[in-house]
Amino acid sequence: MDEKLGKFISRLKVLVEMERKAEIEAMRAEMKRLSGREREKVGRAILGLNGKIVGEELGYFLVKYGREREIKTEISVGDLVVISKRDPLKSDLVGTVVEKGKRFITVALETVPDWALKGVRLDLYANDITFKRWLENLNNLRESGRKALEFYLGLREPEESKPVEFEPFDKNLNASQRRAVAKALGSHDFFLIHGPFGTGKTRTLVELIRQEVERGHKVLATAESNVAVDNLVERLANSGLKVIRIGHPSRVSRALHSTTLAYLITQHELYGELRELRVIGENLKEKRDTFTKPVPKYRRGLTDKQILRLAEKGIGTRGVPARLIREMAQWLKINEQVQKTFDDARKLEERIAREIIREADVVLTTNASAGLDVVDYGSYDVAVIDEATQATIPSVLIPINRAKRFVLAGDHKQLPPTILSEKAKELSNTLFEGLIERYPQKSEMLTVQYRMNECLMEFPSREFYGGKIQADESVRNITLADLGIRTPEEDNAWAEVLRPENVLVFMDTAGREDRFERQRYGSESRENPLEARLVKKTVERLLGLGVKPEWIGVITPYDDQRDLISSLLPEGIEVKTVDGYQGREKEVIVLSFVRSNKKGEIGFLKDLRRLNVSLTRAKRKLVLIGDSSTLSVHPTYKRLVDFVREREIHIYVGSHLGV
Ligand SMILES: Nc1ncnc2c1ncn2[C@@H]1O[C@H](COP(=O)(O)OP(=O)(O)OP(=O)(O)O)[C@@H](O)[C@H]1O
Repeated sequence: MDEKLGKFISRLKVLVEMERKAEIEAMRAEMKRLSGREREKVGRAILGLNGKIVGEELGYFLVKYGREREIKTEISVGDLVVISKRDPLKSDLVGTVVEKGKRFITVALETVPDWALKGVRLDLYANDITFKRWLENLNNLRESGRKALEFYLGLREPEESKPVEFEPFDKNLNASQRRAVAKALGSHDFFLIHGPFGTGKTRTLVELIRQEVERGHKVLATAESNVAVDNLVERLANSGLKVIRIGHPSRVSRALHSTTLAYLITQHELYGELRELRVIGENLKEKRDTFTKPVPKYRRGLTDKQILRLAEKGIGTRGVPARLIREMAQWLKINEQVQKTFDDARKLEERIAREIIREADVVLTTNASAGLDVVDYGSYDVAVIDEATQATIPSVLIPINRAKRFVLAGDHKQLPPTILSEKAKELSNTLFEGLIERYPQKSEMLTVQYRMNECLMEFPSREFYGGKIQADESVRNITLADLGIRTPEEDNAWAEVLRPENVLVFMDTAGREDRFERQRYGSESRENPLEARLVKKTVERLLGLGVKPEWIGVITPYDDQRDLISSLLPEGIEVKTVDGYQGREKEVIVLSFVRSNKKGEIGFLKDLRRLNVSLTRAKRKLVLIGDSSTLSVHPTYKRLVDFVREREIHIYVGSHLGV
């Protein structure tokens, strides 16, 4: 292997390890900061659980924890959890979630102390399984994975992507979408589909997948999140293709359960046989358990073999009576049958799974789960990867490693994957970005957006996409008026802010004495009370005009400002940081920039990808709230303020708005 490549892979492994540690650290810090109740509220703890041992598997005890009250949590199958009486930081009882239901959650534990079964809480520790799969894949890179990195590092020149003519299934594809598919089909190594906000990346990928299958190819299609995978599955469902979703059913959207491997196995002609084996196994287990299990206290150091031999002779030893020896020997004999039966069941299940995967046209799963052994039952001509700019290199390498060539879709002008560790920040550099910068000719940008009013698109298009994006006819002039919202009757500054035709509005706090940001004691984050009050007023006024709560989204870059705004708004209005809105849209967005200070510091607003995402979520109306005097220290923000001032509605808050 090339030395540079070897070094790079080692470096990736170090970074992954650092990030894994940082994630665990962050969890511990949160456990310190938040009470159990607060942690339960944000979905990372479950309180008041009682447990029962329900089985044993591969040396682990399965403990089913339950309670009366419904369990709502982000803790999912595969996650590591800490079990504790009260303080998770003082417990080292860690297990893996293997199943989750409405009122229960099952955890695999190596040991089960008595205290762990009554009145405990369960805390998310870290999603360790993801890191394990990244590392495992890096340690087992095949030719495809290595080649991808060689392209990335500039150690290998890619071939030209020559467009292939094709008859689209989707007659409505626009010209740039067709070009992207044509070139992806004509790529022997890789291709990049650059899809800015609302330009139909997923729709383009669906066409590409169908065309690949049409050409007799088998496709492995993945995305970073389960939601995006489900989205692809849903859109492929009616295409007549054999589509298989791999993933734990608890993480797959309910409507799509019939596409999961787990479900398809139950539909296979050999399933009856499989079920029968399992029933036999269970019955044998029951029979086995009527005999005495040879636990250390009874067997007194005797091996299985010795017990069986002694039983044959009908004698006891070391104070173990012959009757007990016979009992234990029975247990051992039946246990062997139990093991064999379950082993046969496993083999049969594998055979069925292999058959199903072999016959599939498209196998879909998340990047991380593409590392599962079942995925390897198939051999793939192409990996098609959505959300590629939200996935780290170790993550996208998993599907890439398992296919002959790959197509990535994403937008490097939006937010990269979140990396917690300061030292491992370079993990947020994506393969997509590295490749598109080195080989722009291996990409195609989608240029028609189907999301927003043209006024909202213009600035981001010019600033981040060379002015190349156009609004489709169907959205070019959309406003809240189409949804029945009327112009307010008053004639003042608020009317200007609210008027549906005024699609882009900047409420400028410059000049107000009380405009400045604040920092809470002990917090790195920021909040801005004046802006928070303006958000509240704006939202209330919008609701008053008949705008539905679910049409409105509030975005702010800072956690503390998000919390402050949430505390002021009625329930049902979504308030999130920028990261929480990636890939999503709302009819109206109210955006609070927060930063306002005499030093002209704008902190991480400088990451323009954050600005881009913030500006491109609204379909019909966008209200910006900020201090132009602080923001304008940065040329892009200055251009934004100037753009709104010249072309759209710019209002100095002053005393006009009564806030
Ligand atoms: N050629 C087209 N003609 C009509 N509508 C289209 C076309 N392409 C995409 N759309 C519509 O645009 C919207 C966004 O498409 P899609 O979900 O595929 O985009 P995306 O790029 O994956 O989304 P995002 O940009 O939010 O990540 C969808 O409602 C889709 O139906």
